Amino acid sequence: MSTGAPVVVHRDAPLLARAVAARLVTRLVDAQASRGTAHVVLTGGGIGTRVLAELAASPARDAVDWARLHVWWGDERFVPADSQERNEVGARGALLDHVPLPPEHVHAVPAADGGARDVDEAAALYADELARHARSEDHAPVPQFDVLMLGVGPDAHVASLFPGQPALYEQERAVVGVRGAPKPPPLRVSLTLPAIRAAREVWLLAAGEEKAGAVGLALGGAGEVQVPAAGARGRRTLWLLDQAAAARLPRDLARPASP
Ligand SMILES: O=C(O)[C@H](O)[C@@H](O)[C@H](O)[C@H](O)COP(=O)(O)O
Repeated sequence: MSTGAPVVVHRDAPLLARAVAARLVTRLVDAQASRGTAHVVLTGGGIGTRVLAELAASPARDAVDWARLHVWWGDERFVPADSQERNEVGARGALLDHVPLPPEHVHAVPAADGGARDVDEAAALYADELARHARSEDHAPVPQFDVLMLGVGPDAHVASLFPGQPALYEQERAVVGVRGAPKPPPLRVSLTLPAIRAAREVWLLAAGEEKAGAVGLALGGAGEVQVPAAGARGRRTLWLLDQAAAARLPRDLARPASP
């Protein structure tokens, strides 16, 4: 059984990152044209950061009205604000510090030295911030995310939702504190599956052969508790892969981006 989500395969990781950056410009421009303000959710990880660097280097970035963009994160490591481990620090270096984004539109998860005593308080503060930007007509505790990007771990984790962990069972809250994450650092804050599912578009990004097993299982219809990526979907879901990450897909599932 497959999930039916479209899969696009690019030759390698650099091409994947460039193509996702181009796709992101298009989606943000379209969202701003139809709704005025756009909301994007960023991911940490190698490919997620590379997408931002490609966007920063692309002349097409001027097509985005940065003053009407809000930036969020799918997860964050609970470490000090200036730690290189923070997804926010990586995103600032790759893109956010190089574009005219209003500082109040960059919605970072509270850091370990930034007013939250622990991961639960950081999660609650982030949930409040999300709720402040939610539209009442959506009846959702989060803003209308136009694009929510997620890297996929070799164990099929997405955001900081790791296989078998309690956060995967969360049905009420939009954000949870995570303790004991198997990938360091152990303390994290993550959107939950219901919050991810409120997005208009969820893009799952994966490059490299070490992701092939996870991608194959997720797209083969595995359960979300053992394979969290299988539970990550939006109103529209798109898998954006390089050839190595797509190596264990059924042949009919992968649509090459170019001949
Ligand atoms: O906090 C984290 O650990 C990341 O946000 C994580 O979810 C990442 O996106 C994946 O592990 C894929 O990372 P790579 O693209 O580096 O493999």
